[in-house]
Amino acid sequence: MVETRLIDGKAFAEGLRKRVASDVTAFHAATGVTPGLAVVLVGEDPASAVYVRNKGKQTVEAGMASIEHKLPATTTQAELLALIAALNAEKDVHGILVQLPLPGHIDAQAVLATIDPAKDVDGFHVVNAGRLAVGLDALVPCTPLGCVMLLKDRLGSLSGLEAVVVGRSNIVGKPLAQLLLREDCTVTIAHSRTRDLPEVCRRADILIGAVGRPEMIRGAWIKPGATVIDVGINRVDKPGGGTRLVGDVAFDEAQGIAGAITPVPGGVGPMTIACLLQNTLTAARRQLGA
Ligand SMILES: NC(=O)C1=CN([C@@H]2O[C@H](COP(=O)(O)OP(=O)(O)OC[C@H]3O[C@@H](n4cnc5c(N)ncnc54)[C@H](OP(=O)(O)O)[C@@H]3O)[C@@H](O)[C@H]2O)C=CC1
Ligand SMILES: Nc1nc(=O)c2c([nH]1)NC[C@@H]1CN(c3ccc(C(=O)N[C@@H](CCC(=O)O)C(=O)O)cc3)C=[N+]21
Repeated sequence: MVETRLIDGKAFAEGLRKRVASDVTAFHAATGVTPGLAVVLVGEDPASAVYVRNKGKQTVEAGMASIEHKLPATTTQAELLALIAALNAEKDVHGILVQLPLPGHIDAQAVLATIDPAKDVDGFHVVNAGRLAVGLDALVPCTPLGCVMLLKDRLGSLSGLEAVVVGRSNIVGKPLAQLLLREDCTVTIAHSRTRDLPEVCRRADILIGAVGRPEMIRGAWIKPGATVIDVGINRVDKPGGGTRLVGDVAFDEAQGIAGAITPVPGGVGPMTIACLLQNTLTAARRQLGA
């Protein structure tokens, strides 16, 4: 039995947001420019609406401008592309985020391809994904960036460690694997076709769940002492009625086995927003050549 430490993403994110806010103040003093983040939400998905509201609030708290565009679910792809073109041309907008998922009649890849890579604070444009893959400066996806910050804070160097990422999406799993490779981890990416997933997970010094299946990763899959990062955000029914959030890892089972683990909520989620603010400042700096 080991004592399992809690990785407090909420507290780390608060500290990061404060550092970004003070950097924003210095940037404004030097340039006279207030970094601006435009968030585009298409449709009425209630979970997305809450997330967009939180982002807007934290953007303003960090001293930046928040520009929200809420479009009806019936918006055509052509209308959305026209809005993005206008935001690309807008000098006061330094970052553009189009909330995913988009309604089914809109081609998300076409939308992401239209965002100016210099304003792509999600890091989802192929130019940023490619730059990350070949080791050039890029805008890096927020959730993977937040995960690696938490890991380095806890472990220091990640060099030589076995990292297993469960999930291969373009927004979490793949870019996270790239970042871990850049930190000199030995990286395995597992997915729905992986044979003997429990055995693959048991190799991991660093185990990441980015699947979207409530508590799928069991305690017995975790190598004793491993550092576990739970990216999953899953809303499940509570026995007495109502709902609660759980991750992709069976948190209670991990106690006494994992060396450290992020909780859900209060782990990776708050880091995603803090990294979005940091990316917005980075994008503004680069656009001003600062
Ligand atoms: N904390 C945060 O800030 C964020 C949290 N999230 C959360 O992270 C989770 C993952 O999100 P996202 O990457 O967008 O999800 P996707 O649905 O895009 O990808 C899920 C991945 O999990 C894999 N997978 C599905 N089922 C299994 C299985 N039974 N065994 C092994 N692998 C499996 C899929 O494999 P395959 O490719 O073979 O289909 C796929 O690669 C979700 O819970 C989401 O809500 C997402 C973004 C930000
Ligand atoms: N273009 C785009 N970029 C994204 O980064 C993006 C997206 N679309 N679509 C949806 C996913 C999901 N996501 C989350 C971010 C923060 C929390 C978060 O702050 N969670 C808190 C609280 C959650 C709650 O209480 O509801 C926590 O985990 O503690 C959750 C989920 C970003 N995503």
